[in-house]
Amino acid sequence: MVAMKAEYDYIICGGGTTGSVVAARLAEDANISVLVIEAGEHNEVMENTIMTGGWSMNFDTDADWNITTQPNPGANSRQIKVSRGKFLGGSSGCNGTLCIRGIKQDYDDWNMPGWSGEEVFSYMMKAENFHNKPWFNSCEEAHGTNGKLDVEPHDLAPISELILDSMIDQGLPLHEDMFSTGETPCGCGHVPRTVYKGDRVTAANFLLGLGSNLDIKTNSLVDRVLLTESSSSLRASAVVVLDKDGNKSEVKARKEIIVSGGAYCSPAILMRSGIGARAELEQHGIECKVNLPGVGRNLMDHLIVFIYYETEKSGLTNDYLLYHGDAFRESYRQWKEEKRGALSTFPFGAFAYARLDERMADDPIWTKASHLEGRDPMGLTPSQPNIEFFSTECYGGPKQYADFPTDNKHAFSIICELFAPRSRGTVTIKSKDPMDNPVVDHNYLSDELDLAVLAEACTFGNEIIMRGKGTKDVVRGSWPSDLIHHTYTNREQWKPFVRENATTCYHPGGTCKMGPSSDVNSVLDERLQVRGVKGLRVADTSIMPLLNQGHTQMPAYAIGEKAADLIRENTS
Ligand SMILES: Cc1cc2nc3c(=O)[nH]c(=O)nc-3n(C[C@H](O)[C@H](O)[C@H](O)COP(=O)(O)OP(=O)(O)OC[C@H]3O[C@@H](n4cnc5c(N)ncnc54)[C@H](O)[C@@H]3O)c2cc1C
Repeated sequence: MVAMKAEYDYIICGGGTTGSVVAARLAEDANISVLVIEAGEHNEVMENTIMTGGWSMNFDTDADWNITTQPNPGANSRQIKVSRGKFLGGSSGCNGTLCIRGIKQDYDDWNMPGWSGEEVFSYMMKAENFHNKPWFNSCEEAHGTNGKLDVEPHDLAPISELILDSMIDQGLPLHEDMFSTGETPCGCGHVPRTVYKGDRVTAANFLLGLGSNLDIKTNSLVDRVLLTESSSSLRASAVVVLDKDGNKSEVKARKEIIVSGGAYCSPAILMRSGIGARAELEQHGIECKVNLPGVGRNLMDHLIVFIYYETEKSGLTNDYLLYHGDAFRESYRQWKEEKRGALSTFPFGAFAYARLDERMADDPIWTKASHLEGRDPMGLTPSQPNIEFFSTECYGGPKQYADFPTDNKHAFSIICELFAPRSRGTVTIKSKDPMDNPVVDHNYLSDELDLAVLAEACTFGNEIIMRGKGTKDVVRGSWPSDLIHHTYTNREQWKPFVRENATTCYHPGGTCKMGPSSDVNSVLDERLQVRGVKGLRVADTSIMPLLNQGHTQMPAYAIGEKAADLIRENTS
């Protein structure tokens, strides 16, 4: 256990994906002292954060924040478990390892100086150390090779090769490395992974091999940031920390405090510190130091729908390596002793982006919706995809999917993901007690366009599998086999399925968004500085004014790299 010193130059609150990058980059200068405070364990003692296939075994344990949403009226009032990694490396240690950066236009749309698509992509490349494989036709200039994040392509299971064939056959042409280039809104391809030599790569790897100027304090919860008044301005001066045994202490920051608790916990830390909507803070007996109504607002996420199928053909999916007989034990041995096998990778296979302009043209919800010039009703330009498809190479997903194909059966899925959701939710606090989890109200599917577009995505996805030339002859029917969704052919049939089954893609963002000073709901300026406070920034996916049309770990790494540069600029 690291003993904290009384004072550091920089204190990072949360040692997750972005926080680890910020800390590591700052600590490269041996003259600067840095403290990382992480609520969870050190990841080196947690096998399921390193064995990629062990991802979901972290859930419902102390390694998970165990947050469940408020009831979502748009999703049949279901409460959805929205897991987050609670250990060093944060959600990078339990995520799907997919590097899907989004489209450059997504970041241009943030409209914040210094955060254009070109600039954010250059920071993703800075983080990356890409290791190619002979079969993959990568776009070399899209990849970085000097960063700390080892990334490699994923070898497909046979079912994924067939799904790629079906995607191409159904009008989504192959652009092998399109998820790294950020320029193709329609097509299919391969997705590089944060996996290397059989192990998951996490943000905690950034913290390895640094000097004694970096202290990492795990099992310690950031209660709040102390703000002191000096010459009529507020400055973030110290952090109140609660250790595992319930002892509180204060640690001072000479230069800056960076809040990196993720999209659910960062707004909660700000609120406990007296930064947020005045009425809301006062309701919890917290003195409002800075009235920033945007803290905890603008909560977004990508919703996904798993559509499972059964195939009778053995050897196409990886179920036989996991669920049949004693197979799991052998796969575990292979990973443990040889760093290979089904548990050494994440079982997602083929990927595609699509636009839905033509498919939605018959829906008045789409055609009558207001939209800006050059944008569709979801706010996207023609250069951005409306949806993503990806496939699982075996049965599996979040823990609610428990119909495992034991008994020599085989299942796979196509997953449909909604981009640019219009529904917005909130993060609030239950009390000022840091032991209380934030209250997360995603308000999923509250907008009828979100439901319609996601239902159309399912219609299209099912066509890919049922009509596409690679898969049409290998599907036995829906999985579990008493279901009939493989027969659905239109949006109206899919809508009830979406309401009942849509779930999180684990991409929350936007709850401490950057924005211009004219936007009363912006929490941060473009340098990630909290409005109205000196020496305090937020750096994680909560800063995103809009989600990307992609997955959120690569922006989280980019935000870390850029935050470190911004902080260093202030001190140089
Ligand atoms: C199951 C799952 C699958 C995903 N799959 C993918 C994928 O395949 N590809 C992709 O691109 N993205 C994926 N994501 C999303 C991606 O991993 C996240 O967007 C990204 O890791 C978020 O980074 P962050 O720094 O914002 O937050 P986190 O990485 O969650 O870091 C926050 C850190 O702060 C700590 N913390 C919070 N509050 C406190 C406090 N009060 N005191 C001390 N510490 C605190 C937390 O314990 C955590 O370590 C997935 C996420 C999950 C959970």
